[in-house]
Amino acid sequence: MADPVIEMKNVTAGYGPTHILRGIDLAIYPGERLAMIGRNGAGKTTLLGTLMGLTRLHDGQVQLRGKDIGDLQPFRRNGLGLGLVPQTRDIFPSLTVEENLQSAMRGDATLDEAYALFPRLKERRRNGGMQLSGGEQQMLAIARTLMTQPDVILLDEPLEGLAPVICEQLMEVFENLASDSKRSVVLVEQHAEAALAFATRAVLMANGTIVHDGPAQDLRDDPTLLHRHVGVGLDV
Ligand SMILES: Nc1ncnc2c1ncn2[C@@H]1O[C@H](COP(=O)(O)OP(=O)(O)OP(=O)(O)O)[C@@H](O)[C@H]1O
Repeated sequence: MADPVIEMKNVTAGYGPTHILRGIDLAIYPGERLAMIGRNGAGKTTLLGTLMGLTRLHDGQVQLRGKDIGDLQPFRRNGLGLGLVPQTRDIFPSLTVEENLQSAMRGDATLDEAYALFPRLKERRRNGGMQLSGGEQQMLAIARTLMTQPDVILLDEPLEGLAPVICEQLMEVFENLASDSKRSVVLVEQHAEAALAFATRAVLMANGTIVHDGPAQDLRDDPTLLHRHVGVGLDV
């Protein structure tokens, strides 16, 4: 197996002095499709924030391609290939779609790539961020992160609050992103069914710890495993 692109080793992390994550060991491999599932407050967002440098690392190591990144600022981690699509979307409401994309561009990223993935954004390119629907805002948030050319993309509950038809479109986009065998896609979701349909591997979290890590197929075959580990069903 290839070396992991991301490794968390015995990580304790949280906000200020508070410890939220405890004893996290996690390796993510190039090209992997990982689902991260757990109840509200389980620590999923905190784990993504710890990878990005948005929370305080109290103990343990965070490595990217074998190098310690635990002391690096979020923008440096982003420059090294880690991209987060935050739950809050964080688009600029006063800028147009195109300006939002341009402000995130790195390297040889092009608007055409974003518009090929999201034709809807091309139609809306002169509209302000504030004028977009929830689904369009999520598309823009994803496209903005892609403009930074990440090879690990972290998606924090991207389907939350969106209509089923938009969720289906976004799942197709995630399939498309994951078809690049060098890119790893981490999908944090409350919609366990959608996440497991996408993923090859599933990490289940509860109370700031990883309580299960294994093939997504095992959870698809036996949904009681999900319930047993994190107290959620497939239809949450
Ligand atoms: N900025 C913060 N300051 C202090 N505590 C926080 C902060 N953000 C989250 N927490 C706490 O950290 C714990 C884990 O929250 P986190 O957001 O990581 O969970 P989650 O699994 O992503 O859940 P959700 O689905 O609700 O986003 C919760 O107890 C939450 O109250």
